[in-house]
Order: sequence, then C-alpha cells, then structure tokens
Amino acid sequence: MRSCLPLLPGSALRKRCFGVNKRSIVLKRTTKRKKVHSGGCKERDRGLVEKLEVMASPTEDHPPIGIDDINDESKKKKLNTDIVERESGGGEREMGHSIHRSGSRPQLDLSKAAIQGNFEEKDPTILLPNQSDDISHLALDIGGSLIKLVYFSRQEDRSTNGRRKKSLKEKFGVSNVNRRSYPILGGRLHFVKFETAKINECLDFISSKQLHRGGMDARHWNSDAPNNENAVIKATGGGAFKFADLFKERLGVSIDKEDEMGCLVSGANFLLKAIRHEAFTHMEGQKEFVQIDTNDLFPYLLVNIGSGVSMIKVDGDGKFQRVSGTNVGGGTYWGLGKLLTKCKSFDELLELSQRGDNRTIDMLVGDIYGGMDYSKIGLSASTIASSFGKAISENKNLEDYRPEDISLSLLRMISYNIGQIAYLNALRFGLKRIFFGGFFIRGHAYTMDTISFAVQFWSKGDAQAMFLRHEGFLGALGAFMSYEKHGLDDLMVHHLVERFPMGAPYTGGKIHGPPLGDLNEKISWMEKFVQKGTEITAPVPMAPPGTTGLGGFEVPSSKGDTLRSDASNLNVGVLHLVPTLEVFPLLADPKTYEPNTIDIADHGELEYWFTVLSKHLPDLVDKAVASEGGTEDAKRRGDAFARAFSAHLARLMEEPAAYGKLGLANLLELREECLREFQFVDAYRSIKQRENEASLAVLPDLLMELDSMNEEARLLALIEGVLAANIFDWGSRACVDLYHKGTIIEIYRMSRNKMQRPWLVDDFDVFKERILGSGDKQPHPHKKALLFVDNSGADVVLGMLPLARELLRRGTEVVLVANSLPALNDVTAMEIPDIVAEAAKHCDILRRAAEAGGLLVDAMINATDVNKENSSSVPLMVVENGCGSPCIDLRQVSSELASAAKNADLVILEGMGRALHTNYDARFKCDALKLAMVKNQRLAEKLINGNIYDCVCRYEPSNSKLQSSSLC
Ligand SMILES: CC(C)(COP(=O)(O)O)[C@@H](O)C(=O)NCCC(=O)O
Ligand SMILES: [Mn+2]
Repeated sequence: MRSCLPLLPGSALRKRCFGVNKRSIVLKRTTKRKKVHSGGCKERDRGLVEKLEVMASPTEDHPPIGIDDINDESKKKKLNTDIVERESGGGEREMGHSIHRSGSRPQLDLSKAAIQGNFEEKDPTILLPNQSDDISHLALDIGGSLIKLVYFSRQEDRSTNGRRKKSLKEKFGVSNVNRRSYPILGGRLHFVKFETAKINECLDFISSKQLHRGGMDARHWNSDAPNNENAVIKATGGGAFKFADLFKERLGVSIDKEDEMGCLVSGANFLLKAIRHEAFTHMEGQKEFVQIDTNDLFPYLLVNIGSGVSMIKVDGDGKFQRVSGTNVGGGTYWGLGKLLTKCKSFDELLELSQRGDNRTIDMLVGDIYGGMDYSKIGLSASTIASSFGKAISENKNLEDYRPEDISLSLLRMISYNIGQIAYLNALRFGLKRIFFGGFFIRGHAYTMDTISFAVQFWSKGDAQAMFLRHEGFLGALGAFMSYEKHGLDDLMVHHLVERFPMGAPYTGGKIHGPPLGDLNEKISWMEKFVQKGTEITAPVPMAPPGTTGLGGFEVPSSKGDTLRSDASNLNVGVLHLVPTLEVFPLLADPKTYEPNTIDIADHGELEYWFTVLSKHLPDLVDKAVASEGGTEDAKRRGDAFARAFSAHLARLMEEPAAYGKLGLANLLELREECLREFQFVDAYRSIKQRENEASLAVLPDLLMELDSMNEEARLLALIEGVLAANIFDWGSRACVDLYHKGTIIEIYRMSRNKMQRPWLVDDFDVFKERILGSGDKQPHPHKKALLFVDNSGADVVLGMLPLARELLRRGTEVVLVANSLPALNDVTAMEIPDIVAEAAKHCDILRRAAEAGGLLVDAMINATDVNKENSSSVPLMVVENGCGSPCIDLRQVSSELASAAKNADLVILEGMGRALHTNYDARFKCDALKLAMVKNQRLAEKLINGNIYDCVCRYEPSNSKLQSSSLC
C-alpha cells in the first residue's frame, strides 16, 4: 500500500516569542485543541518503517523534503523570499534584532522586568529597567607616553514587546532582583589606548562616542546627570593633572584625580579576581595561563613597569604598600635607546631588538673565562657578566655597533634588573606571587622571557614571574573602579565573557581611525583591514624554546622581518558583563571543571581544526548570505565576515594564546560571534525550518510505533533514536556530504538501521536498570531531568522529544535546555515552544505536560477542566542555556538554567558539541547521560578509539565511580 502522510499544514498557532527567556514564551491557540487519545498518540495502522518509506518517496502532491533542496540555487532563492516575506509581515524581524544582534551572550537583562499595562493585552510592554543602550562611562590613565582608556557601554532603557504569563520568579524562584540596592549593570567594558602626544585624537574619540556624557557626577556613576554640568571623569596618571584644563575646554568635563598606586592595585585585584586566566607565565617562548585561587590571592607583589618601576605589596582590596621601586625602567630603555639608536618610537626600538645580537656588546661569562662556563657557581659561558661590558675593551664607536644589538642589550639589561629586584623584594616580604604589569611589557615575548628568567634564576626555580593580559590597563581600570556604586567590584568570573569583535575601528585597544558609526563603516573598515591585514595582524613571533634557557641569554630568533612589537594590542578584547550568568549548580567540582575535552594548545590539533574551519567557510558564507536574502548588502557582509573570521584564525595559528586560553569550544563560538558581528542573525534558519517540518510530519507515527513496544524495547529504541537523529549536523563536513545523498527521512532511517549495539561507549544497560529497575527493584523515577538538546529537525523532534515524553510519562519533570542564540543548525530555546506545540497536537502526554509547564497558554488562563486534567501531569518546560555556540561551558550558564537545575537529579547532554567536545569528562552531582554520534573521524579516533558515526552512550550515576563500559 502506498499512501502519503500529510506534510505539516501551515501552523495553526500564532507565534509570539518574546525575550530570550523561554519561560516567557507563551503560545496562544487560535484554533480549538483537537481531542486526542488519552495517554498516547492517535492510533494508526501502519508500521513506522513503512511510513518512513512513504515519506521518502516523492509523490506529486508531496515532494520529499530533501536536504539537498537547500543546496539547490533556485530553491534557495525561494526559501530566501519566504524568509523576507515572513520577516516583513510580522514582528519577528524586530525580535531577531533585539535578541540576536548584539554579540554578547544573553542579550537582555530581565532583572526587575515588569509588564506595563494590562496582562491580557495582546502585546503588553515589558519594561526592562536594567537594560539600557549605549550609556557609557569612562575612566582614563594618562601616562607620559600613552593614554589608556576604559569605558563601559550598556543599552538604553527600552521597552520590549513581550508577554510573560508567569514570572521566572514564580516558576523557578529566580530572582534577578539583586541583593544590593544598586544592581550590577549588564554591558561591555572596552579597552582602548592612544599616544599621549596625540591627545586630541583621544578627545575626539571620547566626544564622538559621547563617553563624557555618561550621566555621572563626582562620585556616583549611575546618577542621572542629563547634561554635562558638573560632569566628572575619573582619571589617574600624571596627565590627569597636566591635561585637566584641556578636558574642561574641549569636553566641558572636570577630571577627578585618583591616586595612581591605588588605581593600579584595584585594577589588578579586579582582573585577578574577575577574569579567568588573566595571569600567565612566559618561559622560553611558552605562555601558560594560571588559574589564581581568588581565596588565596593575597599577599602578592605587583611590579608596575612604566617609565619608572613601582613594587607594591598588595595585602587586600585597598590594602597595599609601595615597598620598593627602581628608576631604571621603561623610560630608561626608551630614553637611552633613543639616544643610542635614533629610533623614533618605543615600538620601533622594541622591534629592532628582535633582530639584535647582544653578544657583540655585552660581556659574557665566556668572554672572561675563555669560552668556558663558570660551572662552579652555575654560570654558563653565555650568561651576561656585564651589560655593555664588551664596549670598554673594544676600540669602537657608537656607529660601529648595530642599533639592533644595542636595543637588545638594553632590553635585557633593564628587564633582567627589574626581574632581579622584584624577586629580592618578594623574598624580603615572603611573597609567593609576583605579577608584572605596565606598558613596558606590552605583550612582548622576549621581555617577558627575560624577566621570567631573572626571577627563576635568582630564586633557583622557587618563584615564577606572572604577567597580566590587561597589563597596560591596570591604572585605567582602577580609576574606573573608583566610581562608587557601579557594583562591578562584586562581579565574579562567571559574569564576564571576553569577546574579540572584528571590524571595530580598533582592534583590542589600538585605534585605527575614527569610531565607526554603523555596520557599513564596519564592513569598509574590514575591507581595509584585510588590505593591511599582514601589517595589522602580524604578531610578535614567540621565541622558540631554548632562546633563554637557564644559564644564558641567547639571541632571540625571529620568524621574519615584519615584526610588530605591540602585540598586546590584540591581546585584550571587549569584556561583556553579563550579571545573569551563573555557574551550573550541578557541576560536581566547578573549580576543577574544564569544559574542553581536546586540548588545542597542541599545535597539530589546532592546525587540524584551523583547516576544518577554513574549509567550511565558503559554504557557511553562502548559507549566511542566502539567509539574509542574498542581497548585495548581505554579500558584502558575508565577505566581511569571512575576512574577519579568517583573520582571527590566522592570528590564532600564529599565536594560539593570543586571546587567552583557547579551547575548541572557543573556536566554534568565535565563528558564531563573527557571524553575529556582521549581523547574520541565523544562517541556518530555513534549513532548520524545513527539517523541523519534515520531522514533525512523521513524529505521530514514530510515537505510535514506540507505544506499541514493551518498555524495555521502547527505552532502547528511544536512545537509538537520539543517537541516530544526531546525524543531522550541519557543522560536520562528512554529514553535510551525506545530505546530498537522500532526503531527511531516508538519512534518518539509514542512520537508525545502523544503530546496533554495542556502541563504542555503551552504558545503556546501567541506564536502563536505573530507569526501569531490575528484578525486585522497583523503578524509582527521577524527579526532574534537564535535557540539553542539540540540533533542529529530526534530532530534537524524533530524538530528544520522544525521550522527554518517556520521562514525562514516568513522572519525571522535564526541562528542555536549548541555546539562547543560534549556532549552526542548533535549535534555540525560542524555537522549541512552536515545535512542542505542534507535537502536542498529536500527543496527549506532551500536550498535558506542555500545558502544565506553561508552554501552551490557553489552558492556564481559562480552562479549569484542563487545569484539573493537568494536575496529574508533570510539567515540560524550556529554558535557554545562555549560549550561542555549539558547545557549552557550564561555568557560565543563564540564571534560569541555574535555577531550573537546583532540584534536578538527571542531566542529559546530547550532541557532539555539548557532550563530546565539551563536558565529556565533566562530573555532575546528579546522574548524567551523555549521548552523541561522533561525526568526525579524527575525534572518533582520539576520543573513543573508534570511527566516524560511532556512538557514545555514557551514563554516570551520581554517587558511583562507575566507569563507562567503553570498548576502546
Ligand atoms: C560543530 C559540531 C560540534 C556540531 O555537532 P553537534 O553538537 O551538532 O553534534 C560538529 O559538527 C563538529 O565538530 N564539526 C567538526 C567539523 C567537521 O567534522 O567537519
Ligand atoms: Mn549542533
């Protein structure tokens, strides 16, 4: 018999999605709910396989929905038209803007959100008092050679359309209403610098961004100062005195001078406490990030190397003492260097040193000992015995020495001396940690190596020098922290997300032109950026191992002549402050938790992923451009995106630690962030829609088939279903190639057919026992399960939803956890309620649970009978995870997820990104099930000693040390 299942009819549901918090999504039915069979799905008389066959066979009325369709140009055009029409027809475009445009994680600060006006109104206004736009606040550190500027931007008070039937607080007990009387404000901290000599450029920048109109008075940054009268900017450094009149004259603002030392200390304390991996060691060319235990931070020695050097013993917040210093610092290097080499800038001098050989000037131990080591006291022949000492015995003039050699000799002399004095001071006060900061260092590998060598040499390996990524901004940050009541001092590591936007007028701190007004300017900047690409991105080569080994300062070896000495320019991004992020409370040990499974600090690994991502790029650009209608504007943006992302990748290949500690999850997220930077809201939108529709069309039959099985067979079929449907992954090259070979349903069926156990990691039996019980052991249902869902289409519809249904039927409350922002073809929290509503049309279990969970609103408003009916159902709910990436870092999740997790006793992580690339080794306080199909050959080999398309079903009961029964 050949018949055809109906394709999904136009949705009878009126879509209304508001805000990022999916608990606020309510779907209102406009048609009467169809009565369905209680306790199960509508009876049908065909077997699933038969139905799937039918679905896969094209008929005139119902052509198959093939994944290839998306690759077909003519159909692509049609899809694009559909999108444009849909967008212009409704409020979705607006929604897209408010939710997806910005690059940070959760885009809305919902704290103290309140509905304005009538609850029953169609689109009541939600007031977000803590959400504001481009209100900026600024602090400066005006030094002798550089002006460091830290400014904060947030979004303007704005009302957003939305509807919230029940507040988060009611549902999960979430309270974003802060304990303090003044809330931490969500926004971004930017780090920028200018040459002091070009102070007018700095003033222009402040003025064009209106940073001086941030509504500050002398003490409180959040006071409402509508005009500039009495406006005050906090500043530190000598220039705060020197240029006060100029600021008044040009900007009409007064400078409130803050103590330099105090600022350095509070800046350093803030960074060390609030930013993960802010500190790092640098030895023999290798950067290693250090995680400082904030409970064991004090006391430490802070060495700030500016023109001169200050050594400060820091005992706590606001508790410090300048214990030493030296007048031989950055100014000495620059001053002497300028006289001796005729260099025009500090950076030029530093750059020269890269090509220098100090042996022509410095007197080495070997020069004294006839080429021999002085081994008795541990000095190798190459150790510098006397800086510039060789010059005395040679009959040469200054012109006879190469400027490169002079610069290197000077750099070593000064760095070595500072390292030594710092160590002696640490010893004097018994301090374990020494942090070096200040713009002398400017991320220069060789300078850091030299200082590190000195500390290590004199301490005989007991002490290590540490450096700070935001080294140059300590003072400016400290001045910023001195505004009262911004609440930033309460920020914790998990509230901050660092981003590296491209296409801004500056890259990580260095201004390359006037601030950009709009996206268009950003794109043209990107085009220019690429023309000048090598010049801007070329990093300082790291010294290869061995250049400054213990026992001697060898010659720095450089990778080439196009060196840029101010590498630090690219080393800090924009700090996104997201006060709503929290640590996932079910992590067994958040302190030791590391999200990434594969370490891409390994160069081979990084190279592999670099190649993979580069190869994906053209295809992704095509999809992104198509998703925005294929217009000229979209093409230009697509081009800029490709350039920006490639530039990031190239930068990371050159210096993997350039942006801090890097894992594969960060690389994958970077791609999504770059897309968002160029306003690609959802590149896979049409693909996701098509796959959802195709899958929803066969869902009733799948459910019916499942219902006909005994519970043991059904549980197995459900897990098989999740694994099989995880094949729909548009981020995997191999899978995308597969999609050309058949329709969604054909591929799904093929994948299911290959699901034979045992899987390569197969803990199914233990999981089954926990769910179904065994022998006399009665099953004891979980109370609440968090299901971290992955892809749209078959993955969520035919995989995770039926599994959720099974748990619901067993009395387990289910929370579907999905992305806040799109990433590849991942389903977002915003999209799930529609999917559930459609599925619920054919399934009572899902319908009642969705109603109980507030996903279908009419039942909650008026139908008392339904309420009664629902009282027997555990709820099905949806929360966003706080991410816009295919992976998840559980140290930074949305507050809704953190709240929803509190009484959960089962976590199910699904997909390669969430369960393998990240969290494969994560341990939880509750039972955890990790399900994924491995869709990458290299990962399969590395992780499970298997092959592409092998599957992982890893079950870890909460209080058991049970190991996965892996076949590898
Ligand atoms: C980006 C992904 C992690 C998404 O996988 P998912 O979480 O959807 O299972 C995955 O597609 C991936 O690792 N791709 C690697 C590139 C490739 O194999 O082509
Ligand atoms: Mn995915």
